Amino acid sequence: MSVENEAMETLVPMYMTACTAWTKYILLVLVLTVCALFKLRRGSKISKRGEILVDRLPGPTALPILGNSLDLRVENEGSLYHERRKLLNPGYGISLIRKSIPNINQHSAMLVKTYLKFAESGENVNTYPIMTKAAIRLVWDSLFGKKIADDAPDVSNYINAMFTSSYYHTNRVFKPWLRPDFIFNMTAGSKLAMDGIHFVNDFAKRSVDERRIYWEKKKTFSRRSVEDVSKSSEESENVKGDDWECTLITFWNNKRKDYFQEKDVLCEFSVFTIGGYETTSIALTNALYLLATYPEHQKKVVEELDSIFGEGFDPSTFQVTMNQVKEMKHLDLYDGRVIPAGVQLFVFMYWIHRDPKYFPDPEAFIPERFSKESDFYREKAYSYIPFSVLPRSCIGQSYAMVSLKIFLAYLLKAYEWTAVTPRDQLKMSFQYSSHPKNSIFEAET
Ligand code: HEM
Repeated sequence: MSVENEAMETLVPMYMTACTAWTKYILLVLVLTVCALFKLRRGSKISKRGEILVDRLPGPTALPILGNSLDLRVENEGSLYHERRKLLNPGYGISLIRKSIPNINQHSAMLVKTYLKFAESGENVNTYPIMTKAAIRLVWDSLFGKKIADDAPDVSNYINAMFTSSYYHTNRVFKPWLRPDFIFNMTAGSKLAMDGIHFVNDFAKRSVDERRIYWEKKKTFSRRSVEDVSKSSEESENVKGDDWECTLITFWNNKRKDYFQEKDVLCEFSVFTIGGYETTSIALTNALYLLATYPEHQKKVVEELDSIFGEGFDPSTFQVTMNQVKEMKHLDLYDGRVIPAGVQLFVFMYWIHRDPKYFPDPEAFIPERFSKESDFYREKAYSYIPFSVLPRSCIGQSYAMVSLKIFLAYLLKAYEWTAVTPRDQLKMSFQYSSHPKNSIFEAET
């Protein structure tokens, strides 16, 4: 006899003695429905092995039937999302990276130039705002062919709009009384957040229209199918110029209008922009901050860079190739985790990455624990998931790693970095991502 049936047999007689015939009937139906739903929920989506794996995963207790749905209200976008992701995936592998290398080099060189005035004057510098601008310009340029000057108002307006809306939305998580929409909508923060979202949406519309007009003039995108683009990306490393605006070509491809309608194109423009720049600039700032705080590690990385590129740094000739990126072992990260199908999880990365069970002395900067030779890498690698895992994980993961390594190679070859803010005074702002607030540095030539 199954556990559910046993439960039913003991429950039903207990309640029946006190009830009228009519309520007995309702109760019986209710109990049977609950049991059937409980069995259905456990049985239909997840295998027995899956259930065991789920139970081992850390996280809030799931209620029978409701699971964690009261904690999270996640909309199921269904197969449309998967179909779109399938179409986009081929454009975000090694082909995009190879074609983006000159772009990433160019943006890294511009970043080095931005820091020169601080290095020459000895003035301290708060790096995060600078990294944010560099990262957003790289994403627009590489993924959408949109070149935009560092001091163009759109750059800082976009970053401010995102910062403001992310700030006020995340604020609701910490202030439960703001969670009901009718209360939040009455606050000044709600208006500022909406203004930010409108700016981001208007910007997507302007940018996509601008590229559409450009492509319509060239008349090339309409002749190429998604399959052609993916094939040519895999076969050739030499697809030059705007031909490799994979994301937008995929969006606009005539055969795929069913998957990418106007609103979807605009939405993906924003998802790629936000997913690409915030994360990259935060990772870049934090990596540089840790290297600047621990000079012995900075020295190790610079020694490795010297062994790859030779000593010294000449900005007019310095260029990083894909093979050289692979040689930069000290600047590598690792990720990965297996979760059974059919499960909805809220992954709180900040705490997972600070769990002493997996990261002894979690606040200590020990980059060696991520090396392939370490015990951590062999035994506990699934506790480190900065790019998330499974189909909904970061599509730009490889691209991000390459761009981070090239940015850092330039910055570390060009300057010696010293952190001015001590670690115990470092502040973070928890928003969609956790932003560094006061990572102040000194850069020396
Ligand atoms: C260090 C840099 C980066 C980190 C740590 C990072 C991390 C992540 C994570 C954790 C997710 C999953 C979010 C979720 O659970 O829904 C994600 C999704 C995503 N990322 Fe990244 N990301 C980085 C860089 C990039 C870059 C450079 C791009 C653009 C090429 C990008 C594009 C995206 C997109 C489009 C998604 C949504 C994927 C989907 O829902 O199918 N990311 N990223």
